[in-house]
Amino acid sequence: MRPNPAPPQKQRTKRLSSQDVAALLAEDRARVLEQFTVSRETLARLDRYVELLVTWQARVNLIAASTIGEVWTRHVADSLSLERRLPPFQRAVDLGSGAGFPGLVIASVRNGATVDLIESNAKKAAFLRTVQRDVDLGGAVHAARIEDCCAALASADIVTARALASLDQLLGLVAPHIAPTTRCFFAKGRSHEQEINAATALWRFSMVKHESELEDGSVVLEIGDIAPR
Ligand SMILES: C[S@@+](CC[C@H](N)C(=O)[O-])C[C@H]1O[C@@H](n2cnc3c(N)ncnc32)[C@H](O)[C@@H]1O
Repeated sequence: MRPNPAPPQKQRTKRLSSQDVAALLAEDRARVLEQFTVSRETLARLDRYVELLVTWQARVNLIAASTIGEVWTRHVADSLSLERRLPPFQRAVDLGSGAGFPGLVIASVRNGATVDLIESNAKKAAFLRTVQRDVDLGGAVHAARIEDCCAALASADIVTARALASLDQLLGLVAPHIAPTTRCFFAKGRSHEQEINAATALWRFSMVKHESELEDGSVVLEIGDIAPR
């Protein structure tokens, strides 16, 4: 008889102390601030947001635990990069906001504008509401599925999404509800060309491709005039 194979070794992940996390985040923040100029007020809002994120992360899985020391370079920078592409607007809607990227970062920069966040996970939605209230950001949190938020989408000048769904799925979610003038800004990674090809088979749309200054192959797709084929 063959001996039983050895059980797989448990992966050892070193738990970071709060001091370790604070030190990593300070370096990470400095890296992002070398690349992006933000006002003192915006920075104060972002600092408080990240502080709340780290506190909540101890009990709610908001982001991948292993990336907690890289919140600024992984998430805030990506969101700032998308925010830079947005024209002036009154009301934006961020789909599948998760821990608030890019929605809460956009709201932190465009203070005074309304940025609604749609997030179906109740715990994440509670976190988003806490940050909105604490940092005094404009907008509402819809703890619901995007499919059930037609009114929010109908009144949006701008729709954003990151790491939510493929382009053809995103177009399917927004197209029935948005106004003809609404512009969508979707952050996409290296596979964006395949996603554009797949979406083009099903949808007609106008598109501006904004290359990322942060990562080769990543883009923000600015999309409008969406209609089914
Ligand atoms: C991969 S996370 C991305 C979060 C964030 N946008 C980011 O870039 O870090 C996708 C989020 O979308 C939410 N989500 C997925 N499908 C949704 C739907 N149909 N309606 C509302 N939220 C949804 C999930 O709960 C999850 O928090």
